[in-house]
Amino acid sequence: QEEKRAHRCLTKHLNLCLNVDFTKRVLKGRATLTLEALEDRFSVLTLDTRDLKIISVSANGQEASFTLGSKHSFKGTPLEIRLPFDISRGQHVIVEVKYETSPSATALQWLTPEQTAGKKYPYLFSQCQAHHCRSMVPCQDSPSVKHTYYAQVSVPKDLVAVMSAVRDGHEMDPQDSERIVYRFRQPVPMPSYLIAIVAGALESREIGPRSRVWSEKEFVHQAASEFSETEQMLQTAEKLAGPYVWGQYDILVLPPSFPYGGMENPCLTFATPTLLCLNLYSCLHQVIAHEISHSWTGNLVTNKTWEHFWLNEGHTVYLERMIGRSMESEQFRQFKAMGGWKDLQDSVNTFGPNSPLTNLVPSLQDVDPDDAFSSVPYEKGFALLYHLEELMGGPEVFMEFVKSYIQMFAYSSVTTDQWKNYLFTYFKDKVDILNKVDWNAWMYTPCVIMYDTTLADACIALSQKWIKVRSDLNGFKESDIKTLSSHQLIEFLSLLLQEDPLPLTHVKKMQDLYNLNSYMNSEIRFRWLRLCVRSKWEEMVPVALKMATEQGRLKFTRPLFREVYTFEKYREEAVRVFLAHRAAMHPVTAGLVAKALKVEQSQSTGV
Ligand SMILES: CC/C=C\C/C=C\C[C@@H](O)/C=C/C=C/C=C\[C@@H](O)CCCC(=O)O
Ligand SMILES: [Zn+2]
Repeated sequence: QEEKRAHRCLTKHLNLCLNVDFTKRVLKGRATLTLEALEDRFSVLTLDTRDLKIISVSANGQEASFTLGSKHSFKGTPLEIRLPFDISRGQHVIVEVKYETSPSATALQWLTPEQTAGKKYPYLFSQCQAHHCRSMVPCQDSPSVKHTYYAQVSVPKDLVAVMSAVRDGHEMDPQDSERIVYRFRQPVPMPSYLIAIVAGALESREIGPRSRVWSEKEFVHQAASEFSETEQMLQTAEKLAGPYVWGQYDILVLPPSFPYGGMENPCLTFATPTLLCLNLYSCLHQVIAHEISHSWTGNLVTNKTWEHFWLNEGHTVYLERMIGRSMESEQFRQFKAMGGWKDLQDSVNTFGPNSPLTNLVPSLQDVDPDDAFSSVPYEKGFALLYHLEELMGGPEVFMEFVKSYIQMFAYSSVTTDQWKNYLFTYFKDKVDILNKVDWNAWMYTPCVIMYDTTLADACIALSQKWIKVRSDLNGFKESDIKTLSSHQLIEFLSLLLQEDPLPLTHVKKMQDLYNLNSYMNSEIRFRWLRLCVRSKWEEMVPVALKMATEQGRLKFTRPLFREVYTFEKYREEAVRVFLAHRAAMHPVTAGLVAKALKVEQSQSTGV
């Protein structure tokens, strides 16, 4: 794997100059990298690329020869560049690559005007984690390499470009008066997977002294009210983890096909529109607390390779829940931890309990990180940190360690061993206790943890009542769920999903009493629809497939498709609907759903 290859040079800075061509669906321009040699007589360097058309390469202004190696299924094609001179260790070279992306670049989704809310202008967005930046920029596409970046992006004049950087003005494109060039500056060194770009008919609104929300104009108002607590969350996070170093913290609400709940792009969190609850049952703010937390864990202290992804995600979930603890209560934190434990069990069940992908530090030799992605690094990572918190003296004591770890490794990339060594150094007076931790079990087997169940008790009681009842459903009332918060309703449905399917009569009765069909909160709706399909409620199959296709968040779309696929009678329907929508789906989502439904890459729609 490229991360394991000893680097012979390191990128220090990247300057991007890109033209967004919506007609050809390509980015065209140049990437200029400032590289530092780590060895003497340095003259050959390798950059990661995927489906890029390389037009020319120069080094310090002189033409350089280059060759493209053979293509790997997900790692892409190495670009070997031969400098026309040697440099010594510590010296720098400026390498400029002129290139064009492919219309099928895996980092990019190009949307037609019809796929946007405004229906008038096209839209482009990127998602680079883990290995996709190389399909957008020739680079050292490894989380172990950190560099600053500047960019200039030319877009048609009706559109706006934003990036994971500080905005640095815009002006008419000197090459074309129908276009505008937007400039960006990212002065904090960061890994390539955090480079992000969006171009669309965007508007924004201020929501705090260092924050704006961005989206198509149809959602700006709603997004501004939904994310109005952002500054309070940032301040809470700073009290816990130290100063926020990225300057601006904006949130961009993307179109529905964005595959993730959120992505921690520096200065500009990307968020799914499924977080907008139409203010009916608002509750999904922990995604923003999560992305804010990444400003410290992930973006400032980064996993050295994707095998150590739990360092990014486990610490981020820990910090996210500490923000929840400060802003809500300790019970709320415990309750969220219980929900997370259930997500972990789901992932373990999906992979199989003995799958190496359930390890906290899995081997990713020849494994596509997109296939390995699950709740394991998030929730097993959190559970380990929570376990250590209990052993080391509680949340305040352990949070001080996390803060110190962040300070120690800020601006660098770390491995699990470095984290563990620092843990033992920090708690030097408690090494005896740390030595009793079954590190091997934590790293290589699922473990059991008990959290405070105060807020879960009502959910457990109601779900047990539904699970145990035979035929007399008269004991259930409309008011059963009246006192449950939306968080608790989610927990109630999650508990039912862990059991054998309920009889169809039960699920229909639940609808009669609780009217769960009317809930627009995406987390509730998703679980409810799975429950209905699992109980073979045929009328709910199209409703589930509608949710699977009208938004594209992987967390919802893939399990909904899987659920319908498991319902034998509707298996073909699941495949048919997928094939009909595949072309409009995000490339990563389409690829992963195809695998889940056992659809060949070449299989056509047949419609
Ligand atoms: C062990 C796995 C190693 C590396 C995986 C890294 C990246 C995988 C790739 O598929 C990208 C994931 C991006 C995730 C972004 C945000 C998540 O926090 C979203 C979680 C699900 C959701 O809320 O929708
Ligand atoms: Zn995360």
